[in-house]
Amino acid sequence: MTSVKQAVIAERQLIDYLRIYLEHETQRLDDIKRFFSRVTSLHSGIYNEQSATIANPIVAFKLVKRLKSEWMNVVHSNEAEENINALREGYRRMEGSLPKLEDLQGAAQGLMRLQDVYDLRVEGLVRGHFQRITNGNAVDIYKPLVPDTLSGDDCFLVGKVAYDLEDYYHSVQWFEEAVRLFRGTDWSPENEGTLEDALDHLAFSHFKTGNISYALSLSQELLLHDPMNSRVHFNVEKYEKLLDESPAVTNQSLVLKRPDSTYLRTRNVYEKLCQTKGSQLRRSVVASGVNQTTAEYRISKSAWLKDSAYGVVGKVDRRITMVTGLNVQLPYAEYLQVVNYGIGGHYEPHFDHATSDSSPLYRLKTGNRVATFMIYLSSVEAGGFTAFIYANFSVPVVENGALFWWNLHRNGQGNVDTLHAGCPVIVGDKWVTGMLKLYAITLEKKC
Ligand SMILES: O=C(O)CCC(=O)C(=O)O
Ligand SMILES: [Fe+2]
Repeated sequence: MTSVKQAVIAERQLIDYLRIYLEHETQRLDDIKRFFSRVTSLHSGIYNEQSATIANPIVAFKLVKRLKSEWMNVVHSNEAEENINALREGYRRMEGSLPKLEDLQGAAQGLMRLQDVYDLRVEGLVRGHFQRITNGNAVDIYKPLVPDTLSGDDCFLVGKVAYDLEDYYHSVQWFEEAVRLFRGTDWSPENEGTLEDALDHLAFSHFKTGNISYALSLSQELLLHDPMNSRVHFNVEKYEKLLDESPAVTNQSLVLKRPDSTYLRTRNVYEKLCQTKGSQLRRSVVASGVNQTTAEYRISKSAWLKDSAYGVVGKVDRRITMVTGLNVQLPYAEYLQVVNYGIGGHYEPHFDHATSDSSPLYRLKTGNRVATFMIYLSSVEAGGFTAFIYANFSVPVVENGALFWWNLHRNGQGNVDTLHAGCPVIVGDKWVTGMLKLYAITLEKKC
């Protein structure tokens, strides 16, 4: 969300550049229009009359001057180029603070994650509604005060992110909407895709999921728009041949399955728990061997807060000690971590403690994580619950609320009931701190 706020500021600056560009371009075109009207009126006026008029040396001089000099100045003017270059230069200066491709892909995947975890309908999302079908009725799980809708091109882009990941389950649904919306709208200069692109990608996604007859009819529709496209002609022939060989694959009602997830076993409970109510940071990393890497199962940004850096951190530490009776200073506990979740930001089911002897955690020689203390620094409008999968309950994100749990049994064994997750945030800015993981040496010391 911090990056989203920065993006809003960046876009305001771009709006200023575009305003200046439009003013200059309007001025330029107005000047050209004046020249155009002047010359046009001459031709419907004096040149239409007797040749005597042309014989007037002033008229003749002006005609020659226009053709030798004025037209050349208009046609070869650099002004359009100077205007667009100024706009591009402004954009280039901003580029460092604009979202990257990774952010765009992440935001699209965030939407798809919300779609999956909260079982939202793409048609609803397109209209700006966060709806789920329950017993045949569309139920709002969140109702924005000011709904924002998605265009055909927006859907095309989400579909394209899924498509590039070979996730045809999602690409089919999003391209379907893109095609429907593109059919009713004109092309705009800001668009990434066209109706033809969407038909092409949708057809191929259906082909990949085995729905050959639908892939064929979409490709045939595409040929009506782009009759010379030899690749599509080739595909049509291929699909027809496939259908001739085995007509059984004509089935239009194939049920698409969601792509496998690492946490399939616990996914249903996780999603059910997330759905219960429905109401200088860096991308968070997870331990992976020796290195810290980013991972799809943890989407947030985080930073470590050192006691020495901020007095308030010391106060929070002291309060946690007062509540839990545990020493939370280094080396007994790790630094406070502050985490911010963005669009669809989440942390899939996991244990805070190490579950294998080879865990990178043990390299720190501090022992396993005994307990976790977590404080919500903000409330969110919808989603973002902390869900305890096996213990079968979830906790809403309420500002200043805190959670404390023991990760290990008294004998040092991990407690499986602590399997937990941060559900995707539907709407809001989720800030959490704490994640204060107390190490086993805390207890050893106490003993
Ligand atoms: O954000 C949440 O609700 C859970 C975060 C968490 O489990 C963690 O950071 O270990
Ligand atoms: Fe956790």
